[in-house]
Amino acid sequence: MLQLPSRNSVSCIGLASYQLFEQVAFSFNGGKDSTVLLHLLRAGYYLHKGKSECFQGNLSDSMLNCPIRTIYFESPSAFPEINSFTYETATVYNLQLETIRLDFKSGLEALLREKPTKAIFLGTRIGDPNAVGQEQFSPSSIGWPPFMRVNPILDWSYRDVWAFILTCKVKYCSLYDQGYTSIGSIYDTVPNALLSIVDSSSTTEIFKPAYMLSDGRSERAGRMKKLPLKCDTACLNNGVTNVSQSGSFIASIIVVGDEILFGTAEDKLSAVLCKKLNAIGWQVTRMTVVQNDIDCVAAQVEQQKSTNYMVFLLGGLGPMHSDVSLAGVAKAFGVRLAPDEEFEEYLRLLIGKHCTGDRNEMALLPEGITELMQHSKLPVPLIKCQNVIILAATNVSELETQWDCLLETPSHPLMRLPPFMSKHLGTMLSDVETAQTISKLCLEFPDIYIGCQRKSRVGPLVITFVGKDKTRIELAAEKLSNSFPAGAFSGGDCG
Ligand SMILES: Cc1cc2nc3c(=O)[nH]c(=O)nc-3n(C[C@H](O)[C@H](O)[C@H](O)COP(=O)(O)O)c2cc1C
Ligand SMILES: Nc1ncnc2c1ncn2[C@@H]1O[C@H](COP(=O)(O)OP(=O)(O)OP(=O)(O)O)[C@@H](O)[C@H]1O
Ligand SMILES: [Mg+2]
Repeated sequence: MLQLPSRNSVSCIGLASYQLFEQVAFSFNGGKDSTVLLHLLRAGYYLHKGKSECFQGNLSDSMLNCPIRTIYFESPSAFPEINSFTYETATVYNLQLETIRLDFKSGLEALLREKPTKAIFLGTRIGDPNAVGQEQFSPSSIGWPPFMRVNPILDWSYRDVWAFILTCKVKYCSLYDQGYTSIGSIYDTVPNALLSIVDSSSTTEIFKPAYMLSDGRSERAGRMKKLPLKCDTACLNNGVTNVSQSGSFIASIIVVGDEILFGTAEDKLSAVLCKKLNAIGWQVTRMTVVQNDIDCVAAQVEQQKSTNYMVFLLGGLGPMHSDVSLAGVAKAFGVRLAPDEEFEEYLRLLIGKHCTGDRNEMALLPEGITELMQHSKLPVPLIKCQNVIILAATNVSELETQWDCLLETPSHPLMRLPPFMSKHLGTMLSDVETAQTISKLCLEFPDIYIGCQRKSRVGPLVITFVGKDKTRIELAAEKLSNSFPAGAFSGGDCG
């Protein structure tokens, strides 16, 4: 008898569906995972409703039917085989199919406007990129219409899926017999090369069926990666998105921490990081503090990674990197978190038998985009995911060590440029007296940042000059001093 991977799959279905049958929907796309889910839903429906109908004599019908609301997002780039399998299956099992021809988010918004929908069943499994951070019951993400995502087969493996399909002898989409192991669109999916049969006599390439794939970790090998980053080395010099007008590389800092947002902890690290970046000539364009939440991190990383040359992520890492930051980065890049053997080895050496949790779980890193940057002074390597660097520092001294190591690693991802320098002048003149002259100075020195700041209402006004050319900074400061009576300004050297 077939062993279901988890009793949870069944209870998950029971819990979510049959009390609220009208307000739940099943998201079906003809893929293997949603095919498994369809038959679990049918079984659940039969157990809860069918039995009473059986007594009325219509056993065969009740066993076939599953009149659950079913949503299918049909796209022009779907494989014709997927489309036809979806429609045929809906007819065979009497599914109440609602075809939506919009993107997922807009489609769901329209759906929820039209019909109250509290929960949607999905065939998401833990290795899927979009499963990052999800549980069997996961509310939809922030920014999405509100419903509960129900993932009964979240913990099923690739092997479990095929064992179920083959043992129960249920029909599946024909593409899986042609070597496809996971199906996206016609533009980004090909048969899995690991199933290719070498046959010199044949001119066309032949593939074994999907269930022959021995290592489920390669399930998505036929799926091409999402579009590459806008911000990679190819656009290093385009000067539009990731290099500032003054020719500096631009970076942004994302701090993850509920404590900072509640005001119970202070963020000291990003100020230090700004100074470090300025000292190697980089300009920081934005510092953002986000909640300790995978979707919040993902949204911010997604936004920042394409408009900055480098993004630094601070905080949000639990003991040994197992927290939301890495999951957020994985989600932002549309990849899954996968065990990393090299990282696992570092953790093993570091914590050895003191580890109480699952070390493998701690060694989950964003798949295919992660570079480990090792340095002899670091107990575990720094993690870089394309142009996102995750700094695991918890205090200033750790940050300083990590920064020094980062600059010394062989792949040195941070190019050193002429540093930024600054000069400060103090005056007891009022803002009104100085404003016009400073505005004119800003126009005359577009390469120098000139800003004013007061520590208190009655204290001196401090004018700051920041730039990369010492002579220009001194000239701007001198011009300001010379515009007022001698002795009106006092200040230190440029440094
Ligand atoms: C019914 C349904 C609900 C979804 N809810 C969310 C959501 O709450 N948050 C989210 O980021 N994506 C959501 N998505 C999008 C999926 O995470 C994912 O992008 C989609 O299934 C495409 O996966 P693929 O890129 O592997 O083909 C939803 C998709 C569907 C069909
Ligand atoms: N176009 C779609 N319409 C309706 N539901 C969808 C659609 N795309 C994805 N889903 C939902 O998301 C789940 C996960 O998608 P995913 O592509 O990982 O699995 P699958 O399509 O069932 O199988 P495979 O991994 O072989 O492609 C699906 O099982 C389904 O519930
Ligand atoms: Mg699919």
